[in-house]
Amino acid sequence: MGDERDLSHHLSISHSKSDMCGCSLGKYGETKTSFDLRHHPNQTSNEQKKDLATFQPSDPLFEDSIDDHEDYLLPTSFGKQKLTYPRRKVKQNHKSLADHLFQTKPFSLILPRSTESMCKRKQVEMENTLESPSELILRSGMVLLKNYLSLGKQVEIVKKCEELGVGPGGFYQPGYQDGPKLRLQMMCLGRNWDPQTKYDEYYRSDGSEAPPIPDELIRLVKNALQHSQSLINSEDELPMMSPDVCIVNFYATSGRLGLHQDRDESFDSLNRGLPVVSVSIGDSADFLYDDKRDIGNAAKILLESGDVLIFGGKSRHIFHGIKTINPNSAPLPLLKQAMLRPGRLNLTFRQF
Ligand SMILES: O=C(O)CCC(=O)C(=O)O
Ligand SMILES: [Fe+2]
Repeated sequence: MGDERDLSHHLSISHSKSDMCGCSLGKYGETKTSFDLRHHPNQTSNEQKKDLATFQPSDPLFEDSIDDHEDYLLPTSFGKQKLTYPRRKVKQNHKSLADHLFQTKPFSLILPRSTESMCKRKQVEMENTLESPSELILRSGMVLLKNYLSLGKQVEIVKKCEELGVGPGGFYQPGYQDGPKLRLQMMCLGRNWDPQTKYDEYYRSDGSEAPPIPDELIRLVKNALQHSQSLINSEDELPMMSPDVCIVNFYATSGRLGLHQDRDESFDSLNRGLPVVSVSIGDSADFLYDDKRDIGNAAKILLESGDVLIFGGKSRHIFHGIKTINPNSAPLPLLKQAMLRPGRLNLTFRQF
């Protein structure tokens, strides 16, 4: 990529050509940090040094991390709120920031009625209706169930995620304290996971616990797994699992997620290749995957609303990530019935 982007409004990152993510050690990858401080027109070099001192090493999840949509910047306002703003900014604007935080509403998946017009689409987009289900075996242990979820089921899931997402333990923008944030909103069900604390912290920094995974979602995951096992005619290639963690991500149309492995689950779970089951709703996304963390060679598939992707067995350790969210690609009936805001909802289920 070789481009420069502003990070947390202070720091510019340079990505080398060979390593698009330009980062990190840590759990998710093997490559070295290559963040560069570049001249920023509004900063003196002393200020730059100060920022570097408070900067946390990133990981590939933060690929191109940039907070370019202010409305998604603030965490939800439940319990004791821990400020995650760059220190300098908090000191300078203490009062106005505090005022702003108290006024902040939790992140909502649903468009407010006043913005309903944002859903209006051109006639041609009326063709974005749901298609019939089909299946693709992508490689050993990796299955894509196209259009697996009915429209009704998708609407139900959006509503359930909205209900949980605006409550305690709901959506927030994860990242490092005083450091970069992921380009998405996240909440965990069943058990907390966070890019900084992994599965170690039972309670989130705002004191909340992960809400339980709804039973109907657990059933859905097991059914999708059984369906996939019968398709490949093997329970060894794709073992069954019982989800006790669900990470719910919402990507605005500018959202993305760097190539990474899901490898914070227990040794036993990873060792047995217990699958990750991933559900996509809303705008479609270009999903990359590869055995190595090699953005140039990664395979690309389109994940559309209603698709279920499963990767377990020999594919459990694939590097994967979201390259782009395709704006205005969500099925119109879904938008009308669920009033989902522009972007993509993704749920990944795992057994810890
Ligand atoms: O959004 C997706 O499809 C992938 C999400 C993901 O990889 C994760 O949450 O670990
Ligand atoms: Fe992942």
